[in-house]
Amino acid sequence: MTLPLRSDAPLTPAFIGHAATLALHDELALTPKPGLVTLIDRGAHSDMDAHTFMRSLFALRRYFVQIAEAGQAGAGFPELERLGIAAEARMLDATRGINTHRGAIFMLGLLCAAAGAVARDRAHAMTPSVLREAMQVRWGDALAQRSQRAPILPGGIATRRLGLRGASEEAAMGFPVLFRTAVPTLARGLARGLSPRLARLDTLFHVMAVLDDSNLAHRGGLEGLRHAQGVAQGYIDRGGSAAPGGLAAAETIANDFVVRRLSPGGAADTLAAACWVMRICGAS
Ligand SMILES: CC(C)(COP(=O)(O)OP(=O)(O)OC[C@H]1O[C@@H](n2cnc3c(N)ncnc32)[C@H](O[C@H]2O[C@H](COP(=O)(O)OP(=O)(O)OP(=O)(O)O)[C@@H](O)[C@H]2O)[C@@H]1O)[C@@H](O)C(=O)NCCC(=O)NCCS
Ligand SMILES: Nc1ncnc2[nH]cnc12
Repeated sequence: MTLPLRSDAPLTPAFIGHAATLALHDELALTPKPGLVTLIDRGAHSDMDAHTFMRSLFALRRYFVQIAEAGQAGAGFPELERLGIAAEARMLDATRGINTHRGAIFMLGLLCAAAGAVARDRAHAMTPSVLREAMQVRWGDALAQRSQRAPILPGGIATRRLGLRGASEEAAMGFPVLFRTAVPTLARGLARGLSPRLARLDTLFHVMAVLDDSNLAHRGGLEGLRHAQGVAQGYIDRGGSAAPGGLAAAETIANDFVVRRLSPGGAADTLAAACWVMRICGAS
């Protein structure tokens, strides 16, 4: 898929990194969202709200620029990982120990590094497929090796136990859900004239329907994950956000997720990453 290159976009590490912060804000500001924190509610979370996310975003804003700079400078995987681990520590410091953006630090961090590398080469326009290839060519082997390590966090442990594909495996495969589902859905929605809000909501549901989200697996087991995937597919089958009553149906689903304590944190990160791709490769 080819998206138009922004003619006015200065593809510097600063631009790439700031686009990541803005994309995370795009995701946070979207409402209604099933089980996830928004600017006006906590979803299924008792320990965090929009303030927690804003503090985390503030703490991470330099990281996304730094990792784009590292990609531009030709850094190897250990350097990216070092930056990611330091950013995680800053996030936990800013949120007093609450995990707001661990997945985004990993996923958007890698993508910013890939964008930095593409911008340096200047051989290609910045498109989703060029970005994906840049990531796989440079760090694919390291990501594949990394995905073999034993997980130590609850989400990763749950996905491994259930034989699912967690964040590490998605990365090792070049983020197929991001590039084959999220970006095309968001681009199509905007191209057919949906508002950014409705296009993002549809994208979130499309991602939820197919992603092995480790947060859902950790909190709700396989049953919770399959419930969320089925509900998301049903929403899409009924016409999504632009169907009559589409927003009201999304609110009903949001309430159901709160009752069940389900939160699709991995799908939220994938939506943010798709918003970032649109900001980098096309109109936001
Ligand atoms: C590689 C790591 C990211 C850890 O890997 P692990 O194997 O443990 O991976 P996962 O648990 O599968 O995923 C980690 C986070 O990624 C998001 N995510 C979940 N599923 C997927 C998926 N299928 N594909 C992509 N991304 C996915 C998710 O993050 C989001 O949810 C978090 C909020 O969750 P919350 O509900 O609060 O849950 P908990 O904190 O577990 O608490 P409870 O309240 O439920 O008890 C939030 O972080 C979102 O971002 C997964 O959590 C990694 O940790 C690592 O190695 N990091 C350092 C290296 C690095 O960052 N490098 C960067 C450049 S290389
Ligand atoms: N808005 C959100 N609420 C809860 N967890 C998340 N992980 C990423 N974005 C999130």
